Amino acid sequence: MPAIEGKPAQPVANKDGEFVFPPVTREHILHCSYDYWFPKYRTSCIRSEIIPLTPDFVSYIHEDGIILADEGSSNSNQEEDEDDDWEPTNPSSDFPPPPRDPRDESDSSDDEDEATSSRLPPNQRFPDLHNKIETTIQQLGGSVAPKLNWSSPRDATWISRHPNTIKCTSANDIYILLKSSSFISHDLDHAFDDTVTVQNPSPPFQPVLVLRSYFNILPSLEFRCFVKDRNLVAITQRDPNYYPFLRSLRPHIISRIKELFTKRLKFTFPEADFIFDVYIPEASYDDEVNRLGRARLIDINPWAPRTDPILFGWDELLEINVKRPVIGGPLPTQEEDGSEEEESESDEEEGEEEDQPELRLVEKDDPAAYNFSSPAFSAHKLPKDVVDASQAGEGGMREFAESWRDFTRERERRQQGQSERQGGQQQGQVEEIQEVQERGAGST
Ligand SMILES: Nc1ncnc2c1ncn2[C@@H]1O[C@H](COP(=O)(O)OP(=O)(O)OP(=O)(O)O)[C@@H](O)[C@H]1O
Ligand SMILES: [Mg+2]
Repeated sequence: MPAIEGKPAQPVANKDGEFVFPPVTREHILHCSYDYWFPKYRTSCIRSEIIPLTPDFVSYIHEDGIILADEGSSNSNQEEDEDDDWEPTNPSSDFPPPPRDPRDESDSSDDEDEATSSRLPPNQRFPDLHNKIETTIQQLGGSVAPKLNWSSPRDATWISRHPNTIKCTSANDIYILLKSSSFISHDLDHAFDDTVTVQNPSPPFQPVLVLRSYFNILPSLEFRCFVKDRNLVAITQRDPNYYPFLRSLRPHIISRIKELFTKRLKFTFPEADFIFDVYIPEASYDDEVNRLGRARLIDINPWAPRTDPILFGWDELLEINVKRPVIGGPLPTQEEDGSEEEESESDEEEGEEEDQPELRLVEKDDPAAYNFSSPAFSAHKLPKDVVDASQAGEGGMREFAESWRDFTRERERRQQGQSERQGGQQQGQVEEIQEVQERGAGST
């Protein structure tokens, strides 16, 4: 159906003089799931693989204790050529129920099987999935940034053996992060809270693990972009630090994001209101004209209170009056068939007048700027396991304490070696930022 200009399809309700959110649908949330949109926009994204998760894996994430795979358990090298045909054992399953309440009446032999299974390490408990994860990490270059359908374990990076990053080089790295993250639990248990369902029957939810090839991202060049009535209305810096060099890059940032939005997303994403995140890598040093490279699509987030508007307020965003709203469904394109889309010229006439999105950057002495004395996600600093185990009686606590002690010893040993190696690497990144900064200052 062609897009039609006119009134917004879903005007924001105004209740007691206050702007309130339009109802968020289950379908909207599902359209923002990585496995829904990644195949459409693959060529604008970071190289990624999507692995459907089995109910057993989801139970493992939910359980107390951190039972890891045996060292060297992967037979990734021998099984590499079987990869293409890999299928999840239960691909059509909906989200499995949380662990059973022990007070429920149930078949005792089933309970025993389940208990035995939950004590097995991942390489024995779900060997196909475990091997698939190990081989995929290797295929993506040896290090990956994991996430589930919507969220990455950003709140658990403090526990990682790659300090303060979501970088993972083994399946065990991934298990530790996923099991320690409240954001991941939210994806599994609360993704559809406060939503309404339009379709009947309501579309199913398949939990997936997304592995993205890991690279050293410059947080200063990450942006969050707001789309309302198929118009790019606002852009905010994602990292809460002040970067002086961004000021001179303003026009380049806006033009790179508009390019991605207009060519790829504007008429093809099924929702008229949504939020997307981008990373704009630097252009090669010999490219004087294009100071920034093509914007890469990192994520698509729901137009819903759960998405952090960062330097904007939701009240501001809801109040923005779009002059040329586009209503109607997405244009049918090649992508809708699931086939890969090639870069194409914009449907929009060059030079056609349109509103400029507001780009908001952290300013010097901005109160919104990051306070280095308070660590991010401090409320999430204890892994869910610690809290759960402390409430699970003596047995749960003992099991947890044993694996926790082994894990922390190993982590300390590795971190020591890692931080010695990383000293040199971080210096390199600071120099890179300074170089961009100097080039920025030269152009003003
Ligand atoms: N491939 C990658 N390599 C390195 N770092 C990455 C990669 N992908 C993402 N990151 C980092 O991880 C952060 C979080 O990723 P992402 O936006 O996908 O998570 P999220 O949970 O959806 O975040 P939010 O809750 O803000 O929407 C990014 O801001 C980026 O800094
Ligand atoms: Mg996100």
